[in-house]
Amino acid sequence: MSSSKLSSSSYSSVYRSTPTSDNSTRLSAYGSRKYCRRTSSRASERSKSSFSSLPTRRPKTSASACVGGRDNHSFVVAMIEGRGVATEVGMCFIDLRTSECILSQIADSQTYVKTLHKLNLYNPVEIILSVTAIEPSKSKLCKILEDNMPMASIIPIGRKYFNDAIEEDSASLILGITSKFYCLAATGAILKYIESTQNIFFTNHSIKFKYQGCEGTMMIDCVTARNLELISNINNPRSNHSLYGVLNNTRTPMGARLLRTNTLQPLSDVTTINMRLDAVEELIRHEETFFAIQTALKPFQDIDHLITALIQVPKKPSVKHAEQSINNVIILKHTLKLINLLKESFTGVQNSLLDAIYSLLNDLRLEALEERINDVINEDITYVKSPLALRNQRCYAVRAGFNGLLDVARQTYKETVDDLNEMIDQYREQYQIPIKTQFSSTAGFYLSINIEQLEDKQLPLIFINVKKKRKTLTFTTLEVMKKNTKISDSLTEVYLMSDKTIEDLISEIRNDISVLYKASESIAMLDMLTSFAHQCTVSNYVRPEFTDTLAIKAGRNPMRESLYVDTFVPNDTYASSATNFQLITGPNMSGKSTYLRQIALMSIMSQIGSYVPAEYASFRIVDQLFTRICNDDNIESNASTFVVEMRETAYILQNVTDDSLVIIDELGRGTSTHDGLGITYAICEELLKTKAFIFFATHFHELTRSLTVYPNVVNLHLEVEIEEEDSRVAMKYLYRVKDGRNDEEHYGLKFGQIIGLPENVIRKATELKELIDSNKEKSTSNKIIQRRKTLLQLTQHLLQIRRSSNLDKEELRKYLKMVQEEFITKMEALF
Ligand SMILES: Nc1ncnc2c1ncn2[C@@H]1O[C@H](COP(=O)(O)OP(=O)(O)OP(=O)(O)O)[C@@H](O)[C@H]1O
Repeated sequence: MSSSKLSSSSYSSVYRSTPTSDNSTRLSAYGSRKYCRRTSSRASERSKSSFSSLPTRRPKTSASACVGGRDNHSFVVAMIEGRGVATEVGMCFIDLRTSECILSQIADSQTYVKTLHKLNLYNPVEIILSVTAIEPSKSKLCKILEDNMPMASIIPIGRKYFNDAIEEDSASLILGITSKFYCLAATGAILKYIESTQNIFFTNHSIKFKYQGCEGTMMIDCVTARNLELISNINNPRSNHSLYGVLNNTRTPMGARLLRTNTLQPLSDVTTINMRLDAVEELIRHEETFFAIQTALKPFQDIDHLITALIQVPKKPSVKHAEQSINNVIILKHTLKLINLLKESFTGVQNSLLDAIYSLLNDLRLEALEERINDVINEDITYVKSPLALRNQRCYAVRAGFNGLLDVARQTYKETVDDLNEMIDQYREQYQIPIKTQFSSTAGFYLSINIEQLEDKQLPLIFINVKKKRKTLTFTTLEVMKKNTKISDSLTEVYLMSDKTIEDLISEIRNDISVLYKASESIAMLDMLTSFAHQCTVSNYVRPEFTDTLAIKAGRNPMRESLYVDTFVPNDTYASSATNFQLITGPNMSGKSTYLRQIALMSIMSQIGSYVPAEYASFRIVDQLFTRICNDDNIESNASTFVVEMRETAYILQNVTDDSLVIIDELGRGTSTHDGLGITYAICEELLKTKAFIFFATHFHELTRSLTVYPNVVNLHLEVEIEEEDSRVAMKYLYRVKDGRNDEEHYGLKFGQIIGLPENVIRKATELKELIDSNKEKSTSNKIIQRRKTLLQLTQHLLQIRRSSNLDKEELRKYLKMVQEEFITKMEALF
């Protein structure tokens, strides 16, 4: 963003520079703070040069029409979607009257339901899209926008304006969304668009930015997703030891994608969550149906991928595209057959969500689609994995009779393949070696032999391009190569002649593409629910409830449990609005982090619709999940531990709500102990103003005493047993969460002894600790003496006042006030 900096705290001031009805029409409600009027011609020069590629097409309702409040709709939005099959849409809405920017990034389904819902909330007059979403062919998103947002004008602008260049000192609010590339890219584009077309200039630190997740979902910022290892493992990105990895028992790519999206964006609507849980329960109860569905799901190809391929129209026809189109139709035919088999597996289940899935799969339009495909494609054609078999399927896909020349080309193909096989038989006979025929989609036919079968004989010279692959020799002959070329030529003819018929069929399929989207979404949902049911049966999970309290009996950390099945120690958790702040202490390695993460992970699981690892679990719906967990290896941010800590905490304090869940695993470590303690205490007090459930692990034992003045603070600790014999110390970790604070506060020294720090170091450390303790005591007793003195002084003052009868009422009042203020200041300094 060239002239705009993202700022969470400052407000906008947006001014027109070119004369309009009012030269200085202020667009912002917050503009009085600071503003900038661009009077020079630089503004228009810059916008001209940077937007030379903007379209000249005028919108139906220009943004300028609503500027100044002449129209109720004052929103303009820029949108961009991610590449690939997974649908990730980034949006930035700007309210032209207040200059408030609302950023949103949504992981959506193929029908863009959530994106449309968001758009309907703001009802923008203009939708800015990248020109690549419109030309050469309209993207799925563009078509859906045209159909569903008829009142909005779609404005294409160059793809290059969608970039996420954010200046370095971006505020803490941005911390949570730095990896949300698409919404930041949309922000960059919309600001440049408005600057250029409206000739409006946004000053630095002047726009109010707000990030809004998707309605009806729990907001999880990217730092939290990373800290909790929701999708990938921090230490080993290749390992699938993450929450997603643990829960993923899906059988289809669509199911896996849906699970991934849900893990990052769980639901917050209890009715929908309960519907999912009912379905999972039904699947667990009907084991046979569950296994039948799981088996029926396995052979599905990626339907979303298929749909994307089906709706793409090539710029120019080509053999490659013709070949791919036949493939797509074969896969679609196969998919429709699999959907029928899947429907048959729905026996005996009675559940509203499963019924809804069934009826989407039972759509008559799917049957009609199948019939239409069968009119064109041979009945026995099906999808096969082997490249040679699939090539044959493609060749014979279109029924005979559509094109007379097609049958001739197929005959040529068949004869050439037969000739080639005959020729290879002759090689075997002539050279008396057991040659095998091989095929690869790139090289075509070639030959091979196991080296041992050559029996020390030399390979005859007719065989060329000899390569050795372990114990096998691969080779070919000139004749084989010639035949390959001939086969390839006849196949090209077959593909081109099939193309017209296939393209006609595909354009008919496109008319009913929505039914395929829905089928794909239902299969994804069914797959995810079956995956939850599977996980539940193999891991002994329980169905969660949703109430006002967080109550977990014998909860386990789903990720740790998967590694330490037998040894994991379960723990209870209880939090309500009367005990919403829980301080957790315990020595290093006692299990604090594991316990904190367990609470967050189980909350996420419950809101996806999964069962949870516990004996009983009740959750309060979480609208936002925040974590502050130490990751000393935060190299990316290039910031010190303390800076990262403070930035993350500021983000939490700015965004926490009464329904949030906050997990803080140590704070105030990156600075001096006193500063750290002070800051941590102040942060705790700030958090205590909310009703959010807060779980706070700390090594500052002072907090366990000072914060107990708040009735809603609960102290918990992780139990350990210390055995001391002679000079040997042993610590036994029990991993049990107990009420209250722990009596032993100097675990650090004990820990040092256990892990073998030299004896003299331990001795010195103990001496120093005792010295600091005694100094502390001294300064405490000094303060007590001082406080007494101040009290005595106050008594003397008051006695003096009583004795002096010459003061009038007003003078007495003033004097008393002065004494009072002085007393308060002195006493405050002594606490
Ligand atoms: N409930 C449990 N049951 C069994 N093992 C556990 C349990 N909780 C933790 N552990 C084990 O203890 C190890 C340390 O746990 P964790 O990192 O949570 O401790 P910690 O108190 O946060 O440590 P530190 O204060 O040093 O960060 C884990 O790697 C795990 O193997």
